[in-house]
Amino acid sequence: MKEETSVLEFSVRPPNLTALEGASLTMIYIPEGGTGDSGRERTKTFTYDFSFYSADTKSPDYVSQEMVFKTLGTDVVKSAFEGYNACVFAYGQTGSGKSYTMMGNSSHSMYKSEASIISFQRGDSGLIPRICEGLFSRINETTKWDEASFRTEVSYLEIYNEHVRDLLRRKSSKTFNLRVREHPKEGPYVEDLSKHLVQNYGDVEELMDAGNINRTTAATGMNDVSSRSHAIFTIKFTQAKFDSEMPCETVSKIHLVDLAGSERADATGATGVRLKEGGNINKSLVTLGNVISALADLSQDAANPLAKKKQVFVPYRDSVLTWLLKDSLGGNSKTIMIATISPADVNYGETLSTLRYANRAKNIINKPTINEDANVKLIRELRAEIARLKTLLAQGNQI
Ligand SMILES: Nc1ncnc2c1ncn2[C@@H]1O[C@H](COP(=O)(O)OP(=O)(O)OP(=O)(O)O)[C@@H](O)[C@H]1O
Repeated sequence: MKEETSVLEFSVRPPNLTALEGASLTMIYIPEGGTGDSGRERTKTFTYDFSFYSADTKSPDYVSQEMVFKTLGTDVVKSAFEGYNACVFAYGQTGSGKSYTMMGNSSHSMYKSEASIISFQRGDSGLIPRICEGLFSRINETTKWDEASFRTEVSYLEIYNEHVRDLLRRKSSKTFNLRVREHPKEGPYVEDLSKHLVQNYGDVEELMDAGNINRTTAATGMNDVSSRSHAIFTIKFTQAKFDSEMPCETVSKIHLVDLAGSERADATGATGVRLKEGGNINKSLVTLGNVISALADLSQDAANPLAKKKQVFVPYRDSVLTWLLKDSLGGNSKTIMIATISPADVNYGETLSTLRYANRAKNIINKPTINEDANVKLIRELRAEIARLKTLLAQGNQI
C-alpha cells in the first residue's frame, strides 16, 4: 500500500523444513535441483519497500528484530504522536514467522511451558512490544518537560471462525461472539470489547501476556505452535497539549494484526474441526484478498484520469476481519503490510502466492489525516490565514 502511507516489506524466517535460501531486495531465488517441477521458472522478481532477511544470524544480510523495529516500528510511534492512525499486519503461510515478527518469541514461550518464559530473550521481542515500549519511552520524555498529557488504552481480540473474542476480559459471559458495529464517525468497532487504561509499559506487558495465553492455538501439519485465529492488538493513544497557545487534542488508533496462516486447508492435511477453521480463516483471507484487489483497481483508476471510471465495490463487510480493518485498508491510516515467507523450497507455491498477494497490496493508496478536534483545527487554520494576510499587508505597505 502507498501513501501517502503504506510500506510493504517482507521478511524471511529461518527454515524449519528443508533447504535454506535467501532473498535480496527484489528477488527470491530457489536453486535448480530443489524439489518440485524442474520445468518451472525458478526466478521471480518483485519490488517492495523493504526486505528483511533473518534466516541466518551469521549472514552479513541478517536483520534482527531491533532493526525491523527501527525501520518500521519507529514510524508507527511517530505517527501516533502526530495524531495519525496506523496499522501493521503480518500476512503469510503458517510457520513463516508472522507471530515472531509481531509479538516475538515471548508469546510462544507462553504456549509451551513456564520454563520457556524464563528463557525468553529480550532481543527476540517483536514489533508489538517494541512499539508499546517506544510509545511509553517517548511519553516519559515528553512529560518530563510537561509538554503534554497522554491517555493510552489497549484492547486485544481474536477472530476465530468469524467470531470475535475478547482476549483480555476474564470471567465474563460477554467474552465470546462479540458484535461488530459501525459508528457513523469513528467507523467499525466491537461492541462490549474491554478497553484497558495503561500507565506504563509494564501494564501493557501484563495484558499482552494474558491475551497471548488466551489465544486459540492448535497444532496443524505445518506448525506445532500454530495460531489458527487472526489477532488484533489495538492501542488508542490520546494526546492533549497546547499548540501556539491553543489547546489541542489528537487521537490515534494503532492496529497491530497477526493474521492466521494463509495456506489452503488441504496443504496442511487438515480434517474435521481443523478443516472448518481453515475454511473460515480462508474466508477472511479471501475477502482480504478481494478487498485488496478492489482497492488496487480503484488506485489504478485514480492514477489514470483519462480512463473510463469503473464501478468498483469494496466488499469490506464480507468478513469480520476486513470490516474491522476498513479504515486501515484504503482509508484513514498509515498502513504497513509485512509478508512473511519461508526459505524452504518445498514452500515455493505458498511463497509465490504470498509475494503476489503483497505485490497487489502495494498499489493501494491510503489517505491518512491527523485526527484532531475539528474546531481547534479550524481556529489554527484561521490564525495561520490571519498571519499570512498580515504579512502580505506589511509587504504592501513597504512598496
Ligand atoms: N526470524 C526468525 N528468527 C528466529 N525464529 C523464527 C523467526 N521467524 C519464525 N521463527 C520461529 O519459527 C516458528 C514459527 O514462527 P511463527 O509462529 O511466528 O509463525 P506464524 O507465521 O505466526 O505461524 P501461524 O500462522 O501458525 O501463527 C516459531 O518457533 C518462531 O519462533
